Amino acid sequence: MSDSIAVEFCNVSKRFRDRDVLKDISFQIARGEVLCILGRSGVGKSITLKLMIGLLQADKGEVRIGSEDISHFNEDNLSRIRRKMGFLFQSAALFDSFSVGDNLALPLKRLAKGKSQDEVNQEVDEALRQVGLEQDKAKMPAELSGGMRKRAGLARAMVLNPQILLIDEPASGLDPITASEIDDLLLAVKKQRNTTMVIVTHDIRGARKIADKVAVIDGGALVAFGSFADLEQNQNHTVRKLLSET
Ligand SMILES: Nc1ncnc2c1ncn2[C@@H]1O[C@H](COP(=O)(O)OP(=O)(O)OP(=O)(O)O)[C@@H](O)[C@H]1O
Repeated sequence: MSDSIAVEFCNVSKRFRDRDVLKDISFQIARGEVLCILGRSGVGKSITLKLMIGLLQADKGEVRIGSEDISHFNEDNLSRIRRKMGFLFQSAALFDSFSVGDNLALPLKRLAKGKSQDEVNQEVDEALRQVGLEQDKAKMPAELSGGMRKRAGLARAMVLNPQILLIDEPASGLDPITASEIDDLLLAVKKQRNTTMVIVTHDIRGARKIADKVAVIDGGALVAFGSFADLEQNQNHTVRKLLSET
């Protein structure tokens, strides 16, 4: 196993009741790469993210984060590994009764216990500045637009400076211009922090902009994995259809 691998699936299968959602999936992403996972609704994209953070366990195969196979980790080990990771799921999951600033301060106070209040404030300000919400620290989540909620969610996912960021549908519920701004933000994070990202998306335009690698899942299988240039050579029907959308 090379030190440069951030995430690796080795022959991973996941079954629900009588349905094989994922069958024998293998791929790897290097540190600092952005992987976009594409595919129709219900093919197992979110399941793939959940396997990466141990919210679900693989029935077969290995899910490796760095050099560690997390597929049979206990909760203590999962908590340790999750500290390397940030998540932004579809709802942006902010606590509605806390201000934007307090939403960001929470993980810092809980997981980076040695920090003084000043340090926490500085890091919250820096994360908000990075997503362009420096003026909105005192606002409550209900006062934010959909795009602002995504950005606040992203700031919260990044505040602990994770090595790996997992994002489920960054563009969902956003107009094309705001979605494109979120993509620019993700690109900036990638450049500034060299963060590895795994992004589930239906937005192929956004994926073209930010992905180093693309995975296409269909019928439980990984029907394509590689750069967009690699995808252009792929004759799979679903891949052709996806590419024709742009
Ligand atoms: N906890 C669960 N128990 C049983 N079946 C599940 C569970 N979680 C997901 N599934 C099933 O697994 C399949 C894949 O779900 P998943 O959420 O990964 O789809 P997806 O590709 O992310 O879809 P979408 O693009 O619509 O979000 C679906 O058929 C779903 O019903």
